[in-house]
Amino acid sequence: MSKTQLKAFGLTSALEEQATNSGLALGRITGQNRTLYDVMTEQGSRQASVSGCLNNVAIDAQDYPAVGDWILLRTLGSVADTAVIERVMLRRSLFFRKAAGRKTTAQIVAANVDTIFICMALDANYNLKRLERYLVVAWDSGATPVVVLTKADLASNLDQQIADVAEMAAGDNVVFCSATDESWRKITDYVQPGKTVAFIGSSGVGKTTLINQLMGRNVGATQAVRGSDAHGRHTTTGRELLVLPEGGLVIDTPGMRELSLLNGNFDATFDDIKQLAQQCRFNDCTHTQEPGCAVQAAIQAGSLSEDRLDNYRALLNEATTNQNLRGKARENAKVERMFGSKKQMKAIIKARRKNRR
Ligand SMILES: Nc1nc2c(ncn2[C@@H]2O[C@H](COP(=O)(O)OP(=O)(O)OP(=O)(O)O)[C@@H](O)[C@H]2O)c(=O)[nH]1
Ligand SMILES: [Zn+2]
Repeated sequence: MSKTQLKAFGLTSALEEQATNSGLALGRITGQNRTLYDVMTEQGSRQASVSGCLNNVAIDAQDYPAVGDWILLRTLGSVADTAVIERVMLRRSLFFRKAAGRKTTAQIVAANVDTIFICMALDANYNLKRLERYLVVAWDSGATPVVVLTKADLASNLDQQIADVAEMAAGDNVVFCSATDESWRKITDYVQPGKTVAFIGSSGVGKTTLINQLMGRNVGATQAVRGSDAHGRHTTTGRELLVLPEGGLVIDTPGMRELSLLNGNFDATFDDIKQLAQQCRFNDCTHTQEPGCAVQAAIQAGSLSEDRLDNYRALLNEATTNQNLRGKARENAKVERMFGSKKQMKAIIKARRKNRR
């Protein structure tokens, strides 16, 4: 492994520049197993854990390295030793969601991705509302989404489904394919040396199958889907960054049961509603019953579906609510780190004021 070989992992001169004079080695995270990371460096692949310094400044999951991240690490004596990750480099893109359950923290799905393949199967998995949800997050990540409709061989109404997706994801790239014939090769149009693609989507939609096709061999186990509801069984457990034989990098992500929003790019995903809203009579129009509402007029005229507006509202509401909760949680975590607790912080501030007098 050398600097040139690290370029195959997407190393740019900008990253190299940031690393010079740090006295640390550059690397890219290729895998993660709890607190232990697989990192590709100039010296080859090594295992690394997070340093105490990074631990001290990290507030939640988003501040820790994730698969796809470029990091600076302190390498110890031999390659067999566990290296120490000192810093996470600025991310070019970040796909994250709200952690499952009641937590309001972020969970990183993949970092520094150029193209996100949003995979949706054309069997019972097919759901336009869910696709809108994925698009909102993907457009906010900084990567470019491509909608990949999988299992075309199982589609009940292929032409209609493709037309509906094309209408919903107007302007976005949409491909449909099947792993049972050569149509999967369409996705290779988006694969380039030094660039990273990530596969995301529900469990069982065929992400690993497509990656195996790209790799030309089996890299991950795939498992048959339960018949009745087309739900997969979560066969991909870890995240992995792989180098494709023809160049280019790919990140497999475990199938998601749900993609809860913390963030979203609504303008990019709902450009039609944004355009309409600009024509409403009132700037603060809520598009419910105001006179001169262009959004409601479009619904009356049949050029905008009520379902789409409803989903837009629901997603926006979810993102705003979770973002507020998360902001508060981060703020509390910061206070606890600095002062021990909110109570102690107040006591310290009070004491300082007293001293000043
Ligand atoms: N009919 C048909 N079956 C497919 C196609 N692609 C994948 N499958 C099957 O669907 C099942 C699930 O495929 P996987 O590739 O494991 O799905 P995944 O998205 O990686 O699933 P997770 O790892 O759980 O996220 C397997 O039995 C595959 O053989 C396709 O194009 N057509
Ligand atoms: Zn309006």
